[in-house]
Amino acid sequence: MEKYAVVICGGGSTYTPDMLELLCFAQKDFPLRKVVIYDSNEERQRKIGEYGKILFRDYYEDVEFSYTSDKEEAFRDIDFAFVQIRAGGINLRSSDEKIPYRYNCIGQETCGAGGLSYGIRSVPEMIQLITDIRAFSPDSWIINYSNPAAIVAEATKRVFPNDRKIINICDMPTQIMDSYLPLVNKKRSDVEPRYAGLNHYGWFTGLIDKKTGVDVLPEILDICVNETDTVKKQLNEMYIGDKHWGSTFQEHLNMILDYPYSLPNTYCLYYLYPDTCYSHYNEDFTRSDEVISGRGSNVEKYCDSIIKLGKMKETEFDLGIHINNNGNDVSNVTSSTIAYNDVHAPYLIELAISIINNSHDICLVMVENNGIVPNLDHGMMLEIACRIGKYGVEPLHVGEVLTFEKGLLENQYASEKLLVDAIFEENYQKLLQAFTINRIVVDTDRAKNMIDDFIKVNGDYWPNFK
Ligand SMILES: NC(=O)c1ccc[n+]([C@@H]2O[C@H](COP(=O)([O-])OP(=O)(O)OC[C@H]3O[C@@H](n4cnc5c(N)ncnc54)[C@H](O)[C@@H]3O)[C@@H](O)[C@H]2O)c1
Ligand SMILES: O=P(O)(O)OC[C@H]1O[C@H](O[C@H]2[C@H](O)[C@@H](O)[C@@H](O)O[C@@H]2CO)[C@H](O)[C@@H](O)[C@@H]1O
Ligand SMILES: [Mn+2]
Repeated sequence: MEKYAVVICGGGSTYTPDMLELLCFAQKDFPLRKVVIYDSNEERQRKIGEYGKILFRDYYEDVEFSYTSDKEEAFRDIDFAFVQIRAGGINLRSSDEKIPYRYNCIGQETCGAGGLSYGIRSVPEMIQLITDIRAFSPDSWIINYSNPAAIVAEATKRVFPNDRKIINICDMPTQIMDSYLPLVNKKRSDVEPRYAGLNHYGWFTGLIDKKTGVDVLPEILDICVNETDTVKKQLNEMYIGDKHWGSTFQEHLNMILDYPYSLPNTYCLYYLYPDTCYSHYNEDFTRSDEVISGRGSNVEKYCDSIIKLGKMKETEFDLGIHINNNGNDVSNVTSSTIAYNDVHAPYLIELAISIINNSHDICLVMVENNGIVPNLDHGMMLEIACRIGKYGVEPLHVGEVLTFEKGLLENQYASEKLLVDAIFEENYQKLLQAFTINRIVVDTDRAKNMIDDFIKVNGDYWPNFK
C-alpha cells in the first residue's frame, strides 16, 4: 500500500494539533510514511513540534515525524503540503481588525479593509512558499487554507496559471452544512453541496441527498422560515459556550429570513449588514483578542501539559486511538484535542483522501470561472462544487447567478482584483480604488486614512506603494 509524505506549513498554527491527531485517526484511509511541520518562526512552532513527537511515538510510531524551519528539510520528497500560515502573525490581525474602527468601519480578518490589509501581507508570502515547495517537490499537492483565501487564490492563479495541483479551500461552507443539515436529519457526508460565489461571499443553491437525489435545501429554508424558534434553539445548543460562532449563526438565521431563497455564507453578514455588525463589535477586544485568550491559549496549555507528562497513552490526554474503520468519512472521527473539535482538519483530510483514492468526491474549492457562471467575470476565482480526484479538480456546472448576487460579487471581485494589481504593481492609485470600491469601506477619505494607518503598522510586510 502506498504511503504518503505530508508537510504542514504554518506548523505553529493553532490548528496543527487537531490536524496531527486527525492524521493519526485517519491512518487507515490516508496512510503516511512522513509528517513534517514547517514554520518560519522556530520559537512559535517548537512546542507543537515537541508535542507532535510524543503523539506520533504513542499512536503512529512507523511515521517519521519532525519539525523544522529549513525549507529543504520541509519540502523535499513531499506528496501533500497543507498550508495554514498567518502572514504577519496574530498581532497584525489585531491591527487589521482595530484600525477600521477608528473610521467607523467594521474591522474583520478577511473582509473589508482588514481583509485587504491581510491580503497584501499574504500574497508575497504565499507566492514565495509555493515557489519553495515546487523547487523541492514539483509534483506535490498544495492544499491551502491560508487567508484571505479569495485574494490568495486570485494572486496564485496569476503566478502559477498552469499548476493544477494548487487548491485553495475554506471550511466555512462545511461548518454551515454541519449547522443546518441536522434540521432534516442529515449530516455532511449524506449530501453533495451546490454553491457559488467568491470565498467568504457565496451562497448554497442546493444540498443534494446522495441516496435519493432530492435537494434538501428548500426544506431547510422552509424550516428556518416557519419554525424559526426551533432553529434558533438548535443553533444555540450547537454553539453553547462559543459566543462568537453562536452569535454569528443567530445573525445568520436573521439573514436567511431576509433573503429566504438561498443559504448564504456567514461572511455575507459583513457586506449586507455592515451597520449591525459594526454596532455588535467591541473595538477594544476584537476577534483576534478572543482567539489569543481562547484557542491560542488552550492549544499552548494542551501542548505544555503533554510535554510535561512526556506521553499521552494512559494519561488524561489518551486519544484512545482506534484505526478509523468507517471508510472515508473521517468527519465522523474527530480528534479529541482540547483545541476544539472542528471541521478544519477533517475537511482537509477528506479532500486528500478523495485525491489518493481518485474517488471524485464533491468538495467546495476555488477555481477560475472561465464561463462556469457565464454572467460573472471569467477570471473570478469562484468557490464552487468540484469533483476532486488524483488528476485534479473538475468543476460542476453552475449557470447564471441572479442580479443581486451578480452585483455583489462583481463589486467584491473588482476590489480583490484591484488589490492584487496594486500589490504586483506597487500602485497606490489601484490600492485606493481597491479599498474605496469595497462595500464595507465605500468612502475615499476613510480609505485614505485607513491606508495611511495600515502602512505604518505593516512596515515591510507591505510594498512601498507609490
Ligand atoms: N480557509 C479557511 O477557511 C481557514 C480556516 C481557519 C483558519 N484559516 C487560516 O489559517 C491560517 C492559520 O490560522 P491560525 O489562527 O492557526 O494562525 P496562527 O497565527 O495561530 O499560526 C500561523 C502560523 O503560520 C506561521 N507563518 C507565518 N508566515 C509564515 C511563512 N511565510 N512560512 C511559514 N510559516 C509562516 C506563523 O509563524 C504561525 O506559527 C490563517 O491564515 C487563518 O486565516 C483559514
Ligand atoms: O476567528 P477565528 O480565527 O476563530 O476563525 C476565523 C476563521 O473562521 C472560519 O473558519 C472557522 C470554521 O469555518 C468553523 O469550523 C469554525 O468553527 O472554526 C473555524 C476557525 O475558527 C473561516 O472559514 C476562516 O477563513 C477564518 O479564518
Ligand atoms: Mn474561510
